[in-house]
Amino acid sequence: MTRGFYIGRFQPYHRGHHRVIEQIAAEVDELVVGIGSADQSHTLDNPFTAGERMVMITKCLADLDLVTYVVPIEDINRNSVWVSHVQAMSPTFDVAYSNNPLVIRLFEESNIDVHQSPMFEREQLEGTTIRDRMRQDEDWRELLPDPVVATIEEINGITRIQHVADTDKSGRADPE
Ligand SMILES: Nc1ncnc2c1ncn2[C@@H]1O[C@H](COP(=O)(O)OP(=O)(O)OP(=O)(O)O)[C@@H](O)[C@H]1O
Ligand SMILES: NC(=O)c1ccc[n+]([C@@H]2O[C@H](COP(=O)(O)O)[C@@H](O)[C@H]2O)c1
Repeated sequence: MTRGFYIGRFQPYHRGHHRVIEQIAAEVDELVVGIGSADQSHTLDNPFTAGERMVMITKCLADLDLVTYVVPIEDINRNSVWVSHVQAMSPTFDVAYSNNPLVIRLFEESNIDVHQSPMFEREQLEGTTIRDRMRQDEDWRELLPDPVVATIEEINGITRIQHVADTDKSGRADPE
């Protein structure tokens, strides 16, 4: 039995992430999806809460033939002990999946095998680009799996992003 661990911020979970997980599903029996920066929300870079991201991801994974666990992982202020922190929060795993250079380094220094994945349609399947489109009222739905679109609509996510964008810029809440 092989269990993998895929970490990301998933702000939001998009079609690129889903293609990565579909590929991972061919390599492992079980997968832990770590929701990184779980303590962050309501900012331009991290608009969605850990709970909202759990809903998005859990609904997208429901149709896959794969046992999955979605685990929120808060940031901590010491990179040197981050892998231990992850291990304390997650079911044990045999291989980690990430393209993030710091994450790869930290896992490899702890002797954990890391696999990288190809980037799919990166010119548009990128969280930063998708959040920019949401902020500017441009098309974003086609870049996300349907359950993610539904979750964002349920929580009025676009209004939130546009509001925090104003707040982030001015450094204070919009007085209106
Ligand atoms: N289009 C994609 N194809 C394959 N892997 C991706 C794609 N987008 C992101 N990833 C990978 O998924 C993991 C989690 O990514 P993350 O949640 O940071 O998304 P992101 O699209 O890079 O968002 P942001 O722009 O907010 O950093 C990272 O290892 C990242 O390299
Ligand atoms: N010291 C820490 O808390 C630490 C170190 C490395 C990665 N992380 C987190 O792991 C996640 C990595 O995901 P991304 O590849 O999406 O950036 C992020 O949420 C990042 O904050 C945290």
